[in-house]
Amino acid sequence: MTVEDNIASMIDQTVEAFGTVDVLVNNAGISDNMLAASNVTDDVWERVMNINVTSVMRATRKVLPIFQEKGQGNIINMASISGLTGCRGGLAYTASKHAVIGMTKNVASQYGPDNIRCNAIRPAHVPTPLTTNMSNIDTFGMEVATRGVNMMTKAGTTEEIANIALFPASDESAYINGVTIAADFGWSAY
Ligand SMILES: NC(=O)c1ccc[n+]([C@@H]2O[C@H](COP(=O)([O-])OP(=O)(O)OC[C@H]3O[C@@H](n4cnc5c(N)ncnc54)[C@H](O)[C@@H]3O)[C@@H](O)[C@H]2O)c1
Ligand SMILES: CC(=O)[C@H](C)O
Repeated sequence: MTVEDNIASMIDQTVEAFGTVDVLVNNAGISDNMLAASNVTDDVWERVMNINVTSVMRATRKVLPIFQEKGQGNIINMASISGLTGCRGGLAYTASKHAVIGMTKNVASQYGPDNIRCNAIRPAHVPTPLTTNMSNIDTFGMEVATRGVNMMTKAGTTEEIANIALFPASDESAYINGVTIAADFGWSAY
């Protein structure tokens, strides 16, 4: 997802195999090892932005003409509670997920007239390689980011997040556009 040609090829191959694209799910993402603002490196910043933000832009840019041609389309972006709040991730990850939510609203509002929907999901904490395989963790960043973790009732599962995605992907949510669905069992409600 960091190479535009690969993104284009992924979507071209989908059209070749299935005749079209119905739903684009921008799910790829990496963490930033909780690097706080004073500790973030250019390398981490650029890698996080390239995967978490630029790939979403490039895939969206590629799929929109397909959706406009057929008069409908559906994009689901995987954001994060870190796209709503400021302290549950490092600087780069938090900035990247805020960007994803902004892009979700932008695409929904500008392409809604073409019957194209764009919504996001913002999970809180789901044990996955992204969260369990972090290395060279910024101890300061982790410490300040986890001050409120005791208010998280429970972690989610990948199955629960996938099930949530079924709604914005389905026609049952046809009148929902530009929203970000909280998938955190109420943690952000506190
Ligand atoms: N796990 C959580 O607590 C949590 C919380 C909120 C949001 N998210 C988001 O959920 C999404 C999925 O992450 P996950 O938690 O399932 O972790 P994961 O590590 O299981 O999945 C991340 C996926 O992104 C893919 N990926 C990473 N870099 C890539 C690249 N350069 N090219 C192509 N694919 C690439 C990986 O192959 C992997 O399949 C991410 O956008 C993440 O930010 C996760
Ligand atoms: C990884 C992620 O988005 C949450 C903040 O744990």
